Amino acid sequence: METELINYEKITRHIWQNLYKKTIPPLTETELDNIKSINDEISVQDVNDVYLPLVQLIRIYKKTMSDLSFSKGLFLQKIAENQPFIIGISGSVAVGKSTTARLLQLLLAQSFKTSTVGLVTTDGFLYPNQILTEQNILHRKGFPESYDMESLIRFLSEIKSGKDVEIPVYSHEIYDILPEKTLVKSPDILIVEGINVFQSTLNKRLYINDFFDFSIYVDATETNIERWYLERFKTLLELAKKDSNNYYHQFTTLSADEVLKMARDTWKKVNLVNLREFIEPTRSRAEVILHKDKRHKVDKIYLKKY
Ligand SMILES: Nc1ncnc2c1ncn2[C@@H]1O[C@H](COP(=O)(O)OP(=O)(O)O)[C@@H](O)[C@H]1O
Ligand SMILES: CC(C)(COP(=O)(O)O)[C@@H](O)C(=O)NCCC(=O)O
Repeated sequence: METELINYEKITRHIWQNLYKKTIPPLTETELDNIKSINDEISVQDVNDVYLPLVQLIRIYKKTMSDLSFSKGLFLQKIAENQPFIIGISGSVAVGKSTTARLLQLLLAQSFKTSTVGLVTTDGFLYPNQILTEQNILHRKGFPESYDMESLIRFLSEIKSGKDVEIPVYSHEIYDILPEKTLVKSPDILIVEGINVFQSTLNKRLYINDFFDFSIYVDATETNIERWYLERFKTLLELAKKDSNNYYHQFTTLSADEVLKMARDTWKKVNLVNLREFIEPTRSRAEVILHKDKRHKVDKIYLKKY
């Protein structure tokens, strides 16, 4: 880890939390309620100490991006079009990407009051189960070959040029791509979250990173991530009990031991392999690495120096 992160400034939580604190107004009751509605386990202390300074850092990157785009416009003698600021968030399955993304979306919307903040998850760019089955790679869902990366890059390119774009949606409940697409209205800020956001197309000609103005990797030990995966699996099964259309409904008659064995197996054979081979190796493409402890509290932050 340490040589891989040679170009990062390692910042302890204690130092990080004091970097920008004085300039940040405290959260209001309504803002706190909104955060709890994402996930009532999120620590308010973490929001104040870690995520609000992170929003301040993003503000610096956003200002730099618009200054550069203005200066490029002067050089080219062309009026610079307003490009959305795109943030990529990656990390293992079950590390907390979507929770971090939703929290950041809310905090950014509160901080940039006149801006719209969109959120897209890249699971919508998984090939539908029918195609995965035809290619005999259904068991490889989440691995690089299971995503239509060319489509994802086309989407990012259209969004960068200020267009509204329709994209497919993945449902964890159905375990497949839904028949209806969703419209992403051209936002001022877009968060793109997924295990594959720092990967390239299969022919390695295009990197999604090129579209990001800021990027975050959510990190934790494998043991902790596995525990969060198993806990989330149990919750999914609980929710599926009453819903016969839910993909997980078929497993709700299994005993607790059988369920645990199945979830452990999927973790070990699919998600852990994917983490080691394809997700973690992209960690050093992120501007910021947020490392969480066993209770999801951020204990270390790495910021890219150059
Ligand atoms: N900051 C957090 N505080 C408390 N629980 C969290 C936090 N982030 C994630 N979790 C929990 O960890 C599990 C995985 O999080 P999730 O955001 O669904 O992961 P991912 O999108 O990476 O698959 C979920 O059960 C979620 O409730
Ligand atoms: C659809 C996913 C690849 C996406 O990962 P996520 O964005 O939810 O972290 C993953 O949730 C998944 O379904 N993996 C396949 C193995 C499993 O059922 O966990």
